[in-house]
Amino acid sequence: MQSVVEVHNLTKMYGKESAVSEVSFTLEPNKIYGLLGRNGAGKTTIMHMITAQLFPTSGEIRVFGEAPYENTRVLSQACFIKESQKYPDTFRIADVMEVAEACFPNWDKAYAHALIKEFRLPAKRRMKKLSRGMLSSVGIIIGLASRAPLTLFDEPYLGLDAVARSMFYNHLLEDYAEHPRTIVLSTHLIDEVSQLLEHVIVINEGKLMLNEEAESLRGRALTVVGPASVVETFAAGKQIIEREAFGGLLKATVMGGLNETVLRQAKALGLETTAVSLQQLIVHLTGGNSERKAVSV
Ligand SMILES: Nc1ncnc2c1ncn2[C@@H]1O[C@H](COP(=O)(O)OP(=O)(O)OP(=O)(O)O)[C@@H](O)[C@H]1O
Repeated sequence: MQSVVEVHNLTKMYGKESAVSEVSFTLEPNKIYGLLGRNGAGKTTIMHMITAQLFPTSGEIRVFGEAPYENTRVLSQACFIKESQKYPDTFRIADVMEVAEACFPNWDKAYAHALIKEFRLPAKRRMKKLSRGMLSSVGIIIGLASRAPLTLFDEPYLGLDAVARSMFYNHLLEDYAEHPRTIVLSTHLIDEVSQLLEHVIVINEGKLMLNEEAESLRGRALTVVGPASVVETFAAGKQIIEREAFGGLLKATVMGGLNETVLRQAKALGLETTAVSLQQLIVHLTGGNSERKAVSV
């Protein structure tokens, strides 16, 4: 099946500073991706380039097999929801929905109306009078109802309360099950979305750091706690990405090859083990101290 997005050696320079540096990855059809990384890592810049809102300095981008620039065939299939979306001053929610309907061939009007009700949005209120959370809800509704084969959400829920965020996740999963498409979620709330993600791409300081199935990442690291000498025995030859000593005890998070054998080894040594969440893992990997930097991913 043809890839939805292919980027190859994608680079964006701002003067002498590189925001994105030689990044290559592929997005497949009908998958939910997490595009993750710390502030300023380059995620938004990458999404702007994929959706033809920014030219790369060098490198190649193919979206549905074609260059996206001034390509309405491609761009009508892509919906990019960003946190800082601007709307004309006179627009009401209903006007925004009308424009979205005209832009996206798969637009589901009935679904958009149902979501407006569920998110309790005042359809006739002007956009400039909406609260921060309401503006985010409008973006989320457009992203969902567009049913675009490539939908990108860039930190879409500024100001949204936990109830509304949970509504968003539930709708995303339900609607994705009925209408599979490629979804990219860029967020710092990794724990909240980790169960939604099928594949994870981590960008760190403009470079691709990790490009892996979420399932395989979930088994990538383990935290063990026990007497320091026993933990050292267990961790020998393994990559330690974090260690914390307290009293005679040591807590160590180790990477790589976690399987039944490793778990049995920890158990036989009497060590307490806990799984490392996707968020913890990514915090470790992008955290920046010398031990973490040594980790190869
Ligand atoms: N127009 C611009 N001019 C100069 N530098 C820019 C411009 N836009 C972005 N940058 C820089 O490019 C880098 C990447 O920014 P980008 O917005 O892509 O990061 P991000 O990963 O989306 O961050 P966040 O999670 O904070 O949204 C940052 O160092 C940022 O300061």
